[in-house]
Amino acid sequence: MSSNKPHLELSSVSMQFPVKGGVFSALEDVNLKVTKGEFVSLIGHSGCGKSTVLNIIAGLLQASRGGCLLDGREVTEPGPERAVVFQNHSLMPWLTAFDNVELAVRQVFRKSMTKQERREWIAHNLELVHMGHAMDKRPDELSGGMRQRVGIARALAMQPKVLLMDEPFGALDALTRAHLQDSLMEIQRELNSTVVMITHDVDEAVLLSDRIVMMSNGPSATIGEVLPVPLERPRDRVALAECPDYNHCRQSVLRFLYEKQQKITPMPRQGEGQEAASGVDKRQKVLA
Ligand SMILES: Nc1ncnc2c1ncn2[C@@H]1O[C@H](COP(=O)(O)OP(=O)(O)OP(=O)(O)O)[C@@H](O)[C@H]1O
Repeated sequence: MSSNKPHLELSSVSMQFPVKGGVFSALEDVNLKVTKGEFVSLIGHSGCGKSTVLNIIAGLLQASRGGCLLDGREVTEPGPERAVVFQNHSLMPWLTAFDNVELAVRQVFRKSMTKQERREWIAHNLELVHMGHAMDKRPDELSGGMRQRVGIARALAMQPKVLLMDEPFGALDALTRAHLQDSLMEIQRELNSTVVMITHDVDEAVLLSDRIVMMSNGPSATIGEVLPVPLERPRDRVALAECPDYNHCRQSVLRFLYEKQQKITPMPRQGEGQEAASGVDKRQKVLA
């Protein structure tokens, strides 16, 4: 369970990207505090800036204004204390599952663990995601869900302070996705991990999160609303389907996304093609 101590903090974060003929304001004044052990989801329409927020926390992008603090220290570059799991597994295709995890483990624990300790630690993390039986297989010998499990094992094996997940289950079929969501809830409960996860899936957000951070549409996107999810853990997806609190949370997110923040797409000028539609065009239409 989470404590009240601030752990990860985004303060007054703005992000501007240089584009042809000027700058594009992707984020404006994003403020967020995440406590240790908390599971936070970021949700919002495509292009609103979720990955930009995650990349700033990961240290892959530097905010134009404001910044990110982890345990009071400013994040200025990527580091193993902030492991990222992407939508596509990003495993080395020529290495086995074991060796893929080993690569990350060696980077972090080369000095503090013996070779034998590292072997046991790698096996333990692969067991956590139920991949102990396939440690010696290469990515092309694994299913999509199994590859994603290895990616999660690799991230967990680095013992990160924060686990950052960018639509980790987005490319998986519904059943595999459900199995992995259950595994993630189990692991998070066991390790008390702090997780920031991007998702487009409202049910996934409600099932997994302690809080759901809903982002407004860009340009100059920011946090629109933050919804606490007051559901007891462990959570059971079947039982939750009939739970009034679960359905209330679902409806709040759906209302935000489809009533308060309808998806807007730029409207091309008369006589111009698709390329005229830029994210900074003021004339926009709301999709019905
Ligand atoms: N390097 C860049 N240069 C210019 N514009 C960028 C750059 N990176 C992102 N953007 C713009 O910033 C906005 C936010 O992008 P971002 O990828 O963070 O959105 P997102 O919410 O993660 O989208 P999706 O859900 O589709 O993955 C978009 O309008 C995007 O076009």
